[in-house]
Order: sequence, then structure tokens, then C-alpha cells
Amino acid sequence: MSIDNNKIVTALSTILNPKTGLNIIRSKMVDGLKIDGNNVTFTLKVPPSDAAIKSELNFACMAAIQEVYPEAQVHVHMAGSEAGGKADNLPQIKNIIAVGSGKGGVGKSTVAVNLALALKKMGAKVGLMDADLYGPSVPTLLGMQGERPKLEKLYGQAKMRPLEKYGIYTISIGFIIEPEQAVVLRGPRLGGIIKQFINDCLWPELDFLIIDLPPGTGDIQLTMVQTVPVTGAVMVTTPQELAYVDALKAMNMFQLSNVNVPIIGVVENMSWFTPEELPNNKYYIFGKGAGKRLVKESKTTLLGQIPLIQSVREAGDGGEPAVLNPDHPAYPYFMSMAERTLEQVNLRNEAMAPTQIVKINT
Ligand SMILES: Nc1ncnc2c1ncn2[C@@H]1O[C@H](COP(=O)(O)OP(=O)(O)OP(=O)(O)O)[C@@H](O)[C@H]1O
Repeated sequence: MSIDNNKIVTALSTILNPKTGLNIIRSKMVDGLKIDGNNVTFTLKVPPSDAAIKSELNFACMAAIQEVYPEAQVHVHMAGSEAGGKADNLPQIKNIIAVGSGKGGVGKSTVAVNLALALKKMGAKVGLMDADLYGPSVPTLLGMQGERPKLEKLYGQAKMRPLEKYGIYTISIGFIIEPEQAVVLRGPRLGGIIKQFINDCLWPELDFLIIDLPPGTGDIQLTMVQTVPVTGAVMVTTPQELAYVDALKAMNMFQLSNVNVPIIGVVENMSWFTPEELPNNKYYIFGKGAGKRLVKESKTTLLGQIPLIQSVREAGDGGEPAVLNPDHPAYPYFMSMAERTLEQVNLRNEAMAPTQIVKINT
């Protein structure tokens, strides 16, 4: 009986990429498959990992093929994938968007969550990583307090599966420890947790991973740009002068020549106050202008201005973000913010090469 190419591919597609948990055919790890009589030969492009995992993978491939064709002689050549490129970390994710701000409390998490859900509504596959380790808000904003991610073993390594809510995938330190304990985490451990969110999480194939960064500039932001190729950053600010100064500092971090993460655009939150009973009135209680000034400084685009509306806070506290409800007064603002973000990400991808992981000597 001659060996059928398709049956070999089917057998190999039961083997998983040790890094992502996706199958090795989908992950394009199998190259140069050749069948010659009973000999089955191919190259397996493996992400950097230890020798034990490589040998387990090797045996798993052989066993899967020999289950279908016991007479097959299987020759697997192991080849490392190129180091430092997008292929290494989160290759299954097309766009990684970091949402940053100069200061806390400007609504960065609210923007990140509504952006993620709006992109999902527009048909994208979306993940949301809560990297704000000191003040994780995602569990509350998505109404997921107390939920825990499932742990699984993959080739002997413990992996976490992101939780699913409203059709998006998410992970947060708030799902692992009680939020009030997060403040006791210190520098080196913070970087370790971010790396776990990236390397030890079984993220599915996604069009967008939105990352809710902590406010300001610091180790977590740096670890992030060093560990994954961030496609671009969305900066969130409130309209007042003081917010502008801090937002500019945070924005400049992404623009450092050795970081070089493009700014996708600026979202101005709490641009004006609109009382629910007077929906056409706008009161500029925080002044005007920070968003536009930041846009001018970064030569980017104003992705949106979101009004300060009491029910935005209520929707967030209630775990059902505004963009889930088409009748919510903030719905059109968040949707148009997401549409512009998508437009700008597409323009960025047409105009520039993928971001490389940043190498910083500290
Ligand atoms: N447009 C808005 N209208 C009304 N309330 C808002 C608006 N945006 C955010 N809020 C509320 O402001 C508070 C702070 O928002 P959020 O947690 O999103 O900010 P943040 O910048 O992520 O803060 P931190 O990084 O310090 O956690 C929340 O209670 C949120 O519901």
C-alpha cells in the first residue's frame, strides 16, 4: 500500500506547536514533506525551546504517522525558526495593539475594552491582554470577577488558556490573584508575569490582540516591546493641559529610536460632559485641546473623542461595556473610534514593515 500525502498531513495536524497550542500544519512548521516508498521525510521548524520538548515533538510526529502507516520510516529534521522575528512570539496574531496613557484614571482600560469589543463586532477575531498589573480592571469591565483560566499541560509544560467573554479572549492578573494583592508585585516579577501572558498562554489565532498597558512609562511597557512585535500604540488622554504633558512623555517612549513602535493614533476621552437628560448639550469641563495637540505632535490621527457620560461608568462597573449596547449614548463614539483604528492599522501595515521585537541594552 503506498503512503498517501494527505493522510500524513492529517496525522501531523494532530501534533501541537509547543508554544501556541495550535497544530503544526496550521502553524506552518512542517516544510519539504517528501514521500519515497516507505520513507517519510520532512523538516520541522521549531520555535526556540529546550531539547526535551524537541525530542517529545519528534516522537509525537513519528507516533502519529506510524499509527496510520506502521511500516513508515519517519525522518524528521529539526530546524530552529529565525530568532528575534515575529515568528517567535505570538506568530498566530496578526496585529498587536498597545493602549497606553500618561496618567491613571483617564479611561485607558475603558477605551481598550470597548475597542476590543467593537473590533469583534466588526467581524475580527480579538484578544484582550490586561497588562495593567497594578490595577487590573478587565475582570470588572467584562463582568468576570472570580473567574480562573484553565491550566493545561503541553509537552510537559504548564499553559494557561485565556478566558472567553462576549466572543473575545482575555487574560488578566485579576484572574490569577485577588486584585488587591496585585499592588504587592515588584519589578522583576512583573516582567515575568507579562512574559507568562505571552509565552505560557494558549492564545488562539487572532486578528487583533489589544493590550491594556499600565499608565505612564516603566518596566512593563519595556518588557512588552522587548517580548512581542507591537504593531502600534493607541494613546489615550483627557483634554486638559496637564494630561497632555504626561501623555506626550508616554508617547515619546514608543517613539525612542531603539523602541520605534508606531503611534496608530490618539483617543481623547472625557472630551466633554453630556448629561443623559440633555443629550445634545456639551460642557467642556476639562477644557479642550490635549487630543488635538498630541495628534499634531505625533503627526497621527485623532481616532475619536469620547464624551463623559455617567452611563459609560455604569456600563463598565456593571461588566457590560457601552459598545455592547447599540442604544447606549456612547455606542456611536466607540464604534467610530474602532473603525478609524482599523483604518489606521491597515494603512500602517501597507506603509511599513512589521515591527521587530525591540532589543534594548539596559
Ligand atoms: N467616557 C467616560 N464617561 C464616564 N466615565 C468614564 C469614561 N471613561 C472612563 N470612565 C470611568 O472612569 C474610571 C477610570 O477609567 P479606567 O479604569 O478605564 O481608566 P484607566 O485610565 O484605565 O485607569 P487606570 O490605568 O488607573 O486603571 C472608571 O470608573 C470608568 O468607568
